[in-house]
Amino acid sequence: MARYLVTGGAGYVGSHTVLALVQRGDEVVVIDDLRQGHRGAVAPGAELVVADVADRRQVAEVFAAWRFDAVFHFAALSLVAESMAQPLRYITENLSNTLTLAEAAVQAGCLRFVLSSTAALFGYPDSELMHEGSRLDPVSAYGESKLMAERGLDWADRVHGLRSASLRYFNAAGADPGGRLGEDHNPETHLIPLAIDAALGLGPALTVFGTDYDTPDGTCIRDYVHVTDLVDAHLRVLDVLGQGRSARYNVGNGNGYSVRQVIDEVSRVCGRPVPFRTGPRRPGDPPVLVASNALLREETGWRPRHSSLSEIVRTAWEWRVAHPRGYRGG
Ligand SMILES: NC(=O)c1ccc[n+]([C@@H]2O[C@H](COP(=O)([O-])OP(=O)(O)OC[C@H]3O[C@@H](n4cnc5c(N)ncnc54)[C@H](O)[C@@H]3O)[C@@H](O)[C@H]2O)c1
Ligand SMILES: O=c1ccn([C@@H]2O[C@H](COP(=O)(O)OP(=O)(O)O[C@H]3O[C@H](CO)[C@H](O)[C@H](O)[C@H]3O)[C@@H](O)[C@H]2O)c(=O)[nH]1
Repeated sequence: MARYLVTGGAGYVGSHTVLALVQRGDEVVVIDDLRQGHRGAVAPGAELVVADVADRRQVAEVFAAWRFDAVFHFAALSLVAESMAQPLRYITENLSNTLTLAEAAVQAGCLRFVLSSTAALFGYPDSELMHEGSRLDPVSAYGESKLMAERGLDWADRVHGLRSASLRYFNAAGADPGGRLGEDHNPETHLIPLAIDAALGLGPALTVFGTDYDTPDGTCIRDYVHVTDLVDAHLRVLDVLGQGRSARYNVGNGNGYSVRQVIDEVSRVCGRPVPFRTGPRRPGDPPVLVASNALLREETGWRPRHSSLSEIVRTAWEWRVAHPRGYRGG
């Protein structure tokens, strides 16, 4: 049995990861200040420490109280649009919290670290699929903050031997197929849950951000990856870290869907139209982000098991129908 520290484990991707770890019999300690997360999203059996990752004293106390085999660092500011209004806050907070945590891990002798990184560090695509070696040129402060965090971890590897895996998620979506967990942000900004809420009448009509991109239907194209497949990538990279090396992997399906295609799929799966209007572009949005996942497949054996957009939407829809008030509704 292993023991893991999971920051942001009460949030969307973090809570799905905690559940998977607990289910396979691992011990989990979560640090989350619940600014976005939910107590009810933390799987029974995991220990929740309500604290800010920026609080060095509390982080040190956690490392003193438990010995960890690895750290999963999900806690971050993560909204592209917000980062364009508050770039300095995003860069400061995401970089310094990653380094605070990495430093505490090194001091405690825990030399395995998994970072939630992002496709947003690529910026405008220089090829059809983004490879790990594609040009890094973020067009949002959020992407820049994660790129800096990755670079900080490189130095922790070189100098302190902290092995890290930076997982560059494309667009996390969907919900636990067992119906136990889902996506519940306040405010919600992600396309699929907003389209579902619009269809259900739980939220306003969707606004499509930009219809004049250089894409076949003029709307942005993204690679939506099921949250359960993302979790699987986290578990697999532990083996890479165990081999004593650091790595960076893209985590996406390798298929791109436009905003209009997502709206159509949500309407189809839900059996209801998605009310929407068109609006201007959202600052910080590249037109196309689609992953090459070849490296992750090759080096870890990862395969997406829920890769169809209809399954991604269906699991998100089922959770929302069962939890129209999110975790507040129990
Ligand atoms: N959701 C996506 O599509 C996506 C894509 C790429 C990368 N990511 C990255 O994955 C990670 C998780 O994303 P998510 O969608 O699950 O986000 P989320 O907001 O649902 O979860 C983040 C959790 O971290 C907690 N948190 C934030 N700052 C904290 C702090 N300083 N101290 C303690 N707790 C803190 C929040 O309360 C929340 O529970 C983030 O690092 C994000 O940048 C997400
Ligand atoms: O109301 C909305 C919301 C979104 N969109 C569009 O839908 C697409 C997806 O937007 P999301 O907000 O769902 O996701 P992002 O692509 O902005 O960002 C997500 O994926 C990124 C990497 O691709 C980051 O890592 C980020 O953390 C994560 O939220 C974008 O083209 C966006 O412009 C709309 O048209 N209307």
